[in-house]
Parts: sequence; structure tokens; C-alpha cells
Amino acid sequence: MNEPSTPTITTVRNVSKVYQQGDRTVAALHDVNLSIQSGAFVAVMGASGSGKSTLLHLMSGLTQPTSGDISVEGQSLAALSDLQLTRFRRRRIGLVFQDFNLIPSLTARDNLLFPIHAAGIKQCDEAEIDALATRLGIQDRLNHRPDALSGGERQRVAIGRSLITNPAIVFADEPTGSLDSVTGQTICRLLRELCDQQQRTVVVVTHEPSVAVWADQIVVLKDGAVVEQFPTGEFRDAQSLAAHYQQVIGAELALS
Ligand SMILES: Nc1ncnc2c1ncn2[C@@H]1O[C@H](COP(=O)(O)OP(=O)(O)OP(=O)(O)O)[C@@H](O)[C@H]1O
Repeated sequence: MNEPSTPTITTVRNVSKVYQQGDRTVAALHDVNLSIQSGAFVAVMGASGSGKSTLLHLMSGLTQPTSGDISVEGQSLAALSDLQLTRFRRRRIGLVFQDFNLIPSLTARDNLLFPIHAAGIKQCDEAEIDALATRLGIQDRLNHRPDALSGGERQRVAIGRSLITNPAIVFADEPTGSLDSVTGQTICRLLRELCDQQQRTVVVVTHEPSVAVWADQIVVLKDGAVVEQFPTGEFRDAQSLAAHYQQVIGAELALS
């Protein structure tokens, strides 16, 4: 009997992105095609300037491609008006940033709830908020402002904020980039648990093999193109993954 296939949550079709800077153009992505399966943990890797953040911003609807299309849950982002896109993003897409992007004047709890208010959702289930805070290990920190939280706690609040509207997919841009390595690993474990225990779909941009090794699937970008995709299953640890990644990048360098 055939296994039922996992549904695709995000599709990137023939996407290119060109930035215009005065009279200079920068071709950041060329003809990228990608499918993200529901419930997967995907890491996008690549050298600085390879187009990782550009791809993440496009997939999350923060910016528009120059050509091609992206769909989330079957909804083409290009088919939405600006207002519809903003509404769709607020409800269906979660975002986590390297520098947390919490509002300094709000408590952790109000930061957590911010997307609910922004999305115009009137009712919020207190028990669900408590369960989320407990899962994130910040239940005792909810009345504190960000400056009274550690980096790891701030990122946990930011992850909670990304999940509060129950989005289809969470995108995280270098989520451990501002954290020490031990705290970074606890954040990776948390993201992994969200996939394993809650069937969340998570896409992380990182250049660190120690982060990527937590994912199910690696997408390698080089000079704005996807040069390889591979499952992490065969790698025992971050070192063996790093060695393969270097091989991929090196092979590409040799070809170019
Ligand atoms: N707003 C912008 N205007 C002009 N060029 C840009 C803009 N954003 C990114 N770029 C350029 O596009 C290319 C890809 O940048 P991007 O930030 O996506 O790469 P990255 O892989 O995320 O890099 P890093 O790991 O250093 O964050 C780079 O050449 C960058 O300089």
C-alpha cells in the first residue's frame, strides 16, 4: 500500500529577485524552485550573500519576487492585494528574527499577544496562552519587559509570538545568531520539538551546521541558486554535516 504523501505547505516556483540600488542592480535569486512539506523542519544554508534572507523574506510575503510565484497553503501570495497579503501574513505566517524584535515597552505577555491584537482577533484562550508559555519555559517571565529577560528567554517569547496565531508555517532568520552556543542549542531543541510534538512547519536560515543538523532537510544556496537539497538523516552530528556541506560548496566552486 502506498503511504499517503505529505502535503506541501509552501511552493516556490521559478522565483527570481533583483534589487535596484541607484543605477546598480543586484540579482539576489535566480529561478529558485522549492517545496516545503507540512510538518518539516528545513534549514536554508549558504555563504554570506548567497540569498538566504532574501528567500526567507519572499516566502514569508515580506517582499515580492521580481518574477515567479510563491504559494502558502495553496494561496498564491502574488494574487493578494497589499491589504489581503498583510492579513494573510499576520494569521498564517510566523516570523522569528535574529535580534528578537520584541517591543521594549511591552511585557513578555503583551509581546506574545501582539499578533493576536494586530490580526484583529478579539478572543484569546487564556488556557492556550498558559500552555504555550509553559511549553516555551517562560511562564514565570510573562510580566517582565524584554530588558529584564535573558537572550534565550527573549527568543522564546519571540517564538511564542510567532506561534500565537497558530500559523501554517514559521520562518526564522538566524534565530540563534545573537545567542551563546548553549542557549542556541536549547532554541534549536525547542524548534525541533515544535515539529515533532505539534506538527509545526519550520524553516530556519542559518550558516551554522550546529543549527542545521536539527533540521530534517537542508537546502543549500549559492550565488542566489539552490545548488543542493539533502536530508540530514545520514549525518550523525554537526561535524559530518559540515563536512558534506563544505563538499557541496567546494564542488560548486570547482565547477564555477
Ligand atoms: N535591500 C537590498 N537592496 C540591495 N541589495 C540587497 C538588498 N538585500 C540584499 N541585497 C543583496 O542581495 C544579495 C543576497 O543578500 P541576502 O541578505 O539575501 O543574503 P544572505 O545569504 O542572507 O546573507 P547573510 O548570510 O550575510 O545574511 C547580496 O548581494 C546582498 O547584498
